[in-house]
Amino acid sequence: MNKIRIATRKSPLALWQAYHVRDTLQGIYPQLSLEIVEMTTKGDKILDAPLAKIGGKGLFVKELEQGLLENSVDIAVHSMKDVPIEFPDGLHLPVIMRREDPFDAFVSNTYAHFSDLPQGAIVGTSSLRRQCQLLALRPDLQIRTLRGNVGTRLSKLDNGEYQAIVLAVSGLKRLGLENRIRYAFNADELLPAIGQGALGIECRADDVETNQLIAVLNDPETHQRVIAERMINTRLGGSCQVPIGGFAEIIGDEMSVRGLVADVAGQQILRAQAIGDIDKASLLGELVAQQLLTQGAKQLLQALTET
Ligand SMILES: NCc1[nH]cc(CCC(=O)O)c1CC(=O)O
Repeated sequence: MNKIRIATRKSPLALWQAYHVRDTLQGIYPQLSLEIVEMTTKGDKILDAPLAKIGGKGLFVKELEQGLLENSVDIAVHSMKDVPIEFPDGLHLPVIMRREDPFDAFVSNTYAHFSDLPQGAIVGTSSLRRQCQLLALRPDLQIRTLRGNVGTRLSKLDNGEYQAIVLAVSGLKRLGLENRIRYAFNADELLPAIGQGALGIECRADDVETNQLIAVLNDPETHQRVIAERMINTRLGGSCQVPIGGFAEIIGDEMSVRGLVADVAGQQILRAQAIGDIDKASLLGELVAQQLLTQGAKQLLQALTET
């Protein structure tokens, strides 16, 4: 049997995710040889600027994709939230694993719930999606930049730079930091990022053996949900970091897809929802995008890139 070289970023969360894929594959194929290859991406090097300013999310995957194209690695493990809509020629993403909790967590050493925050409290996040929705709930809050990996962000909170911060529940759980979660926002309060909580595996489209080996890791339900969510981004042209949220869930035998676009101040929030057959995931995503466009999503997003 062949060997699979697994490309990953070096952050503790990325490493956890890569080892999770390795251990799962090893459990299924005890004979398979698996190797973890750690790489540094541009997004890991530039830590002082908000992601939106330095070119968006592709920054965390480009070097891994380069490794795949050069045949120095065979698969790349990504947080779906960080994966751009377009793949380079020759690469594809056939596997999306079972989703962790997709929601955002309120993390604070003093306050149990965001409604307990005092007037004008300082909240750390560099995500425009989190920023605009937090401000819609609490216009008095002061949102301050917060970058770095999960551990760095928590130490900045502990140093007293912020009264609270917001992080993905999934990342905290994977790192064994669930005890830091004071409160998990629901989808009405803070619609998650497209793909949040789901891991994807990218590989060369023509690498038949690898494609066959990793296929068992795909979770069809999560895959359909993430396809629906990513279609919103595709139709809105949200390739770089913009205040867009998207969340698909299966309710009974139907799929519900919700989307959100806002201005960074959270003064104008557009929301849309579509419900229908589970096997119509991309169509539902398109319907949501369509409704958002009708409400003026393009103008909102354009105003943002001009400022
Ligand atoms: N922006 C970094 C990032 N990319 C993916 C996750 C969480 C893990 C996931 O979505 O699966 C995080 C950390 C966070 O947002 O708190």
